Amino acid sequence: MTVRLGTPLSDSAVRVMLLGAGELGKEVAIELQRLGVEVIAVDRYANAPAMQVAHRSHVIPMTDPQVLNGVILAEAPHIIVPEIEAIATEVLADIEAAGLATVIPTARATQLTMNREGIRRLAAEELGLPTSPYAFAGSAAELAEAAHTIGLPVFIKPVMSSSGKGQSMIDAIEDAANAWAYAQSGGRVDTARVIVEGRIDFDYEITLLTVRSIRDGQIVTDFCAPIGHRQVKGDYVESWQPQAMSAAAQASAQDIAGKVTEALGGLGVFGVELFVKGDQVWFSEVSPRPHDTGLVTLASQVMSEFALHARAILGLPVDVTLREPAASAVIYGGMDARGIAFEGVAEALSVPTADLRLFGKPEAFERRRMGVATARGTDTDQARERAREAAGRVRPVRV
Ligand SMILES: Nc1ncnc2c1ncn2[C@@H]1O[C@H](COP(=O)(O)OP(=O)(O)OP(=O)(O)O)[C@@H](O)[C@H]1O
Ligand SMILES: NCC(=O)N[C@@H]1O[C@H](COP(=O)([O-])[O-])[C@@H](O)[C@H]1O
Ligand SMILES: [Mg+2]
Repeated sequence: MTVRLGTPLSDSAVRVMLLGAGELGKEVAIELQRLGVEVIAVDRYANAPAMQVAHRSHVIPMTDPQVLNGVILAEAPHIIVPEIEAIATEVLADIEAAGLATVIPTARATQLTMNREGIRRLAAEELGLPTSPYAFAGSAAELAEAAHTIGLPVFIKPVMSSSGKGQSMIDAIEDAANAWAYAQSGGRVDTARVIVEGRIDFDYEITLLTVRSIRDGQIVTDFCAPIGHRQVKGDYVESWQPQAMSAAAQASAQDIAGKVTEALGGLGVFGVELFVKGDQVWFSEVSPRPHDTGLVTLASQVMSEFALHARAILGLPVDVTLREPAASAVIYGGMDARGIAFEGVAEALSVPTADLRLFGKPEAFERRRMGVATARGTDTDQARERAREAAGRVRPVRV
């Protein structure tokens, strides 16, 4: 199949609809725009980051099947790119089955990964990949029982959530009720169900960006260099690339990522999250799309994960070459306020090799990611120091 790109806003346009228009979608939108793709951004709130660079946008509750279906039919995109988990994915399955659009990577993959139960059962029970011990619970009592069976400490996460929302770790059974209540308040969708996971005592954790693209008419899988990252309260605060790994651990990581992405199918970037201890590797979860920790690739790779995603979903070849060690550090809102300003930007950008992305989210929250600093270095230690320094110099302020 030959790929043909067109002219936006004309009959020849290739139209891509982003379902979710956050910071990751914004970078994908920019890459698509560079290739003359017509971009339609959709999210639950107005002026979301990707909406600010898209040709058009729609503000809808994306978990409402009828509303979502209506927007897709009205816009008739060629390609639909889910950017967030909280979507009425059954609609995507119908659209795909009717041959109305290509869903990235596939409708089934978005269904399996939007719910921790779907992807965990696929990985552990069907593919036989190593994971933490786990159970699912639908009440505080079931949670306590699961924690008892698995053995403390355990992580509790809403089955539909991301960026650590509603996630907690308990090391006493008495805390089960609190963990249950916290999970109910923090999920992106009310499902009243949680996964309970035994803790993996890892040395470090990585995201293995895995790209499925078409080269010479064949679907091929490429692995980016591993990305190391540090998480606080289930949310990433810094990442770096490459993460040093033993040859055996790297081979095992690629084996796991290859299997899980093959099972999900389709085209595009996947962020495969893995825990590593010595030569041992556990599968944690996978995003069927660019990953937040992969923001580092804006500085480290020849093609960022966003450029890789844009190219791969259009059926174009990709290049996953690492250019230089680099790191990213998150800038949080640090307050609850609308229309905040940022000071210290010049100081931040005077850190050698530093760069910034300020996402333009209309409303800040204390722990909402509002921007990121990246930096390169002779090694990841230097890059991390620079990225942290640059991020720390940016001061969100109320106006
Ligand atoms: N079973 C576990 N053992 C040890 N650490 C864990 C476990 N589960 C989660 N964590 C820690 O919490 C972090 C966040 O967990 P997880 O990735 O499941 O949450 P998330 O809400 O999906 O986050 P994101 O959407 O940002 O990927 C992990 O990266 C890891 O640091
Ligand atoms: N770990 C998943 C992740 O980082 N997703 C990114 O965060 C946005 C939501 O941010 P918000 O919660 O601040 O609106 C999503 O739209 C996506 O870009
Ligand atoms: Mg994760």
